[in-house]
Amino acid sequence: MVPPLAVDIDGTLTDGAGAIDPRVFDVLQAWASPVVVATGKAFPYPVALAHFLAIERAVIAENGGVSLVGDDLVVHGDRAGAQRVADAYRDEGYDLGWGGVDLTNRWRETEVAVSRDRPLAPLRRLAEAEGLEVVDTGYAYHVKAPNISKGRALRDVADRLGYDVTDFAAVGDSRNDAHMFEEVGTSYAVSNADEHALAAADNVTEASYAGGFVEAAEAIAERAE
Ligand SMILES: O=C(O)COP(=O)(O)O
Ligand SMILES: [Mg+2]
Repeated sequence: MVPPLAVDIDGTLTDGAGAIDPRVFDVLQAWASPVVVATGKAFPYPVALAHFLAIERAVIAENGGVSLVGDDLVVHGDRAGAQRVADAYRDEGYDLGWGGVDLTNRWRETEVAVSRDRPLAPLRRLAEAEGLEVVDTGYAYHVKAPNISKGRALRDVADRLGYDVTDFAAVGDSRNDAHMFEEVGTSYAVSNADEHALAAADNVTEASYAGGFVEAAEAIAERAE
């Protein structure tokens, strides 16, 4: 039996332009054990992905801030501190960089994300003053509590699914996946991964982006035979 799988979205199921690569659909739908979609994106994104793949709902959103297994929703924190940081950042004359309709933060419950083309130094200073950290995923700067991570949430989700976290295999591409890689039994960084994910992963694929995910999934399935 294949192990349960935790998979990142951006940079792992997508191509270099950010589109979901259709090759991943068959792999995720055919996976014979639970699949946990674990992302830095706000909660509706992985829920929608699971919905339109018609796979069981097991998701981690907001870098571990929110998780859902079936009908069991857990919010592992709140947004108040990150919102104060965002407000202070705006007061200093910066905007979050998402344009007029901020869909990046609209449904975000436990953190605030800032566009990577915005100044990082004042954001870090304001976050530190709130006891928060700024995590650069390569897709956004996330202002979040340091004790929240995809790894910690996966421990919780694994338990709710009736597994130990070490039963899982995980595939990802960036520093927000590194804690998850440390928790699971087997981890794969896709070849486009950042230095943090590469250093934390047990294995690195030859292919990049979704091609790397497909390669990792095949390797995980082969090892389970
Ligand atoms: O939201 C981000 O910044 C990155 O999202 P990801 O965790 O799915 O790669
Ligand atoms: Mg990613």
